[in-house]
Amino acid sequence: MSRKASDNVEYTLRSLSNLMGEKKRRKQEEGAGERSLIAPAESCSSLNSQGPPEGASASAGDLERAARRQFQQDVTPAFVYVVSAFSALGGFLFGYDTGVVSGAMLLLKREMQLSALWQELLVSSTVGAAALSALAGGVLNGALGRRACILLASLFFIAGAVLLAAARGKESLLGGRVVVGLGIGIASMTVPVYIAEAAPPHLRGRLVTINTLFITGGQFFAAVVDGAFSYLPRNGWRYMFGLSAVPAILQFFGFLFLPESPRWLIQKGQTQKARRVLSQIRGNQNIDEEYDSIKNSIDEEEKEAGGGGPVIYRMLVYPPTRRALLLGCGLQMFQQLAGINTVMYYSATILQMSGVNDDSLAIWLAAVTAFTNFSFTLVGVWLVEKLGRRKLTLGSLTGTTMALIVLALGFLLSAQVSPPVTFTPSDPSAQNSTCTKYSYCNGCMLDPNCGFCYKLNGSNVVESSCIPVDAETTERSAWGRCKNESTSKSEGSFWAYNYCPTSYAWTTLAGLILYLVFFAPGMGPMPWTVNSEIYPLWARSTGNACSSGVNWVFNVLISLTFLHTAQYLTYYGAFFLYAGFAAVGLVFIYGCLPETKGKKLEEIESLFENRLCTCGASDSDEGRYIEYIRVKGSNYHLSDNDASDVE
Ligand SMILES: O[C@H]1[C@H](O)[C@@H](O)[C@H](O)[C@@H](O)[C@H]1O
Repeated sequence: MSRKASDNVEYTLRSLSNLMGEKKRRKQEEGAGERSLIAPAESCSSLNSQGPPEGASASAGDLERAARRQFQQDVTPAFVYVVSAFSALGGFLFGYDTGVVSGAMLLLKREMQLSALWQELLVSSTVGAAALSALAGGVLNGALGRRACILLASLFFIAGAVLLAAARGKESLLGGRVVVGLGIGIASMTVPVYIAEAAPPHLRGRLVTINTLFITGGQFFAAVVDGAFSYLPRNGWRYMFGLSAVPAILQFFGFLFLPESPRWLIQKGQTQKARRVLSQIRGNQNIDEEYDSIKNSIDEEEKEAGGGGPVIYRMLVYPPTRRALLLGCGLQMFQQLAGINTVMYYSATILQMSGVNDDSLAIWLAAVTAFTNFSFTLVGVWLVEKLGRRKLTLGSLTGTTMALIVLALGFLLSAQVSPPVTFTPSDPSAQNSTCTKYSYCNGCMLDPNCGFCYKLNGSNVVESSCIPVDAETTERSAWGRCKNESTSKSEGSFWAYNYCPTSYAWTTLAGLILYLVFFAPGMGPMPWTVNSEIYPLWARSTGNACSSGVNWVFNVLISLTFLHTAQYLTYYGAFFLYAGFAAVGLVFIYGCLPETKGKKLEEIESLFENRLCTCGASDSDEGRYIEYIRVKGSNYHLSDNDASDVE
């Protein structure tokens, strides 16, 4: 029996019970209803496709059809969407605050004369703080609950926005960036968990993926805001940072009225409240079954993994959670190792390297890149419940690996046709410069102290030289023809910092777009989505804290080392390296990622009972499925094979 069929049977029964009332439902469970739940494959599929199973009365068939219709209309009350949208504002702020800094930095470095070290500090302090607070978020989530953590994160976002917008010097800017980072870390680990715990199984993947849609939406919005305020000569950065207070305030007030996660409430023994919340988010559906299922699995979990010691220790000594943790951290690590933030944070630079030599055009093209990331995440939202997590992630990473190879080849080709240095100016300071040692543009471009000054004769590069870059800005050379814009223009000279004029630029651009088209629907959202579902309740906060921490740590590592990696390995070397990481990730995911689509959170633990890296093989498809049935208040674990035994 396909799992889809079993889901439908389950929902049909649930809806039937709504239609017939509680009393009739009990009768139904004792009779035909109970039997159809544990019925073997054929009867379930016939129930779904052709109407009533053999021997059932016509009126039961009518009822069933009515129930199915009702289920389709009512199964997802709008409230779940409201809850998800307010939580996903945390994702929006995560994307906005990590994205907005690149444009703000362009203005800040001029206005506050920021050194390279201070620029790096302002960018990476946020990501570093996010790594720490994501780890701490595990303890906070367990102790205070999901709702309190989301409220706390929005307070950090508000405080950070105010501090940044009102900053008087670089020290207060640094303080603001750290506070914002604390918010990002807590939100990044709490929001997916909260949404997963509130969502019904058949929509869980889609709703959690919407959080990543909000992340990439935030990044896109930040890119547009950066573009718009970049024309403001003074204080543009204050608006860029300050604007994030608006969604943060909205989220804070929204969450004052939104409920705590029912699963967390049950775990804390607040069962009455949990029932109320569950009824609220499930609308007119009967919640007994779901409530019992959560309650039983919590009781089970406590028995199974009830040994003493900190949660992380218990997770590591208990094989299913150890495997889930390895998978969760591995997914997050490979997401970052595939180089997404090199592409996101340096897209303007990469675009310049592919030949766009106008600064504001590069900023707007970076917004186009962010838009590609956002719109293809939307494709992921649509695909996640159709293809499932496993196929989507594997397909996405395969395409990403290929796109990285295209990007690398683009850089390789550009390097091979890199124009030679044909003109050595006689400025006296040229004698002390290391830039004179390069005989091709490629070497010159990779040295952060030098740039390439050239003229064009038709499409041919002529009179080209490698000259030191100005100490204040990378937009001009320290001396010579490219020292100031007006002389450059009158003489027809161009200044290329960080790129070489080549006719293969389009390959790089194509690689960049291809990269996002493949990465965004799968590798972008799935690590967050899968992590929100693979841990049992007792380990969920800690598991998500660890894996989010891993995501942020690798985010810092990859984005901070990109320019150095490119210097040592060249650009094409760096992208071949990321392609290598992605290929290893592909093998890991192929072996280790089971399909979790449509399963109840309480069922997913059993996917990790096998040795790690066999789970993908055994549960990749619809072939094997696990069904829980409710017999006298307990959940029994039933496989296809032993279904007949029960009957
Ligand atoms: O899932 C998100 C998304 O893909 C973002 O674009 C990226 O910047 C983040 O690092 C990642 O975690």
